[in-house]
Amino acid sequence: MDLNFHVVTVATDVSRAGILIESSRKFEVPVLNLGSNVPWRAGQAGGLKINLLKRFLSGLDDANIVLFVDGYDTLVNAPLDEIAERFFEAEVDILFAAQRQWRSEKDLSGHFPETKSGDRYLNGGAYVGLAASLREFLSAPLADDDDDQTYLSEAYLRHSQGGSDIQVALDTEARLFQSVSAASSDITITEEKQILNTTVDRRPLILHGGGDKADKRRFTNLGASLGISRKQIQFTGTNGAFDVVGPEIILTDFLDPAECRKLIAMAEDYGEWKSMYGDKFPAQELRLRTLDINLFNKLEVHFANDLNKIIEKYWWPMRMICLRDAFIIKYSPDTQASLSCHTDASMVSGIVKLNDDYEGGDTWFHRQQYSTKYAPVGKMVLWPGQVTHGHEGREVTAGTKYSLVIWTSRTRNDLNY
Ligand SMILES: O=C(O)CCC(=O)C(=O)O
Ligand SMILES: [Fe+2]
Repeated sequence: MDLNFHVVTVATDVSRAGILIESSRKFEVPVLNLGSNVPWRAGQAGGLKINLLKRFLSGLDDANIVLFVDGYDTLVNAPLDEIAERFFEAEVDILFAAQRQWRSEKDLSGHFPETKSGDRYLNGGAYVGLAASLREFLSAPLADDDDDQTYLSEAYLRHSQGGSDIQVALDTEARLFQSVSAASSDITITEEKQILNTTVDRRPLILHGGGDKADKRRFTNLGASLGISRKQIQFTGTNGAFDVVGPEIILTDFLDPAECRKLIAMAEDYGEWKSMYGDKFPAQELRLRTLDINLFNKLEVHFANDLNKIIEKYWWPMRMICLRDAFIIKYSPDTQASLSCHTDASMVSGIVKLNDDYEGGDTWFHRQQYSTKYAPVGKMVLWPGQVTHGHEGREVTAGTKYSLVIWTSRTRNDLNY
């Protein structure tokens, strides 16, 4: 395509950009990640996104067109030429997605008139414009930790209320962009897998989630209806290989570190951590079948075809083990920091460190004097669960620990614990 049409995003943690990546692959839309290898400081807000975009724009000829989309909650549902066409039809220099709720701290909401669709505010997660216009529009300085939504809304009001020859508009008619909120009942997916806004009778091509957890989940569900989801986690085959690392404790391959990061991102996007131990601990667990039933089903197959072979080999002649449950546990000093010593209601249990950038937090088997401290991220430690291998999750003193735990049973569907 010789349109000089660039699609850019900022995903400093690319493992969270699965939906954008899958959708752009489906429609062969090349997306440039301006956030590759850019460290993200905690507390940093959207200002960094704009500063990276400004740097990118400074190297472009005026005639280029740039579409910016947020990295973690946007999807495209058409090829690039159709997207470009919708922008040209709007006959403006810059077109922003519109949204229904005002979400910035600084209240500028009174400056935005009501619209037919109900979406009236600027949405900073998706916009497209001519390079020269965008450069001018974004000329005011901002800090990496400034709020991008406020910055863009202020610039929009300046430019739309006269005194500028740049034509800026909000896409309140869902010509190209549709923002998703859990409450917006007017967005549906047609049989032809198009996004339909029934209030304005338009078929926008780019969907942006954003907002709170419920909005994000709605976005994920709409994506799934379009046949677009994060590429599923791949489990690593063991080829029957394992190491004995302690008394009746073995270690084997399970997940790549990149897949571990993807799983953490999925769990954090889902965001609902509950207790499975009654009221003894604050809510810090997420069952895999709740997070993604298909992923749990896939793990069940991987367990039966692969992990179970190792278990039956090492603990011969024990037989007939089934995966019973799998969950992700999150620990941090200010929520649940540890798990006290216990045995599991599980024939053979497994634990996988999904990350190791925290302090403390090893799993300690007191009778075997074995610690998971040196188990690499993504490997699975397996042990007999019910009698001999009491263990505890030691206190996490800094950072956040994520582990994946699997429990097994003698019979399928033995879910009583
Ligand atoms: O996360 C840990 O360190 C231990 C988890 C555990 O033992 C369990 O969930 O049964
Ligand atoms: Fe346990």
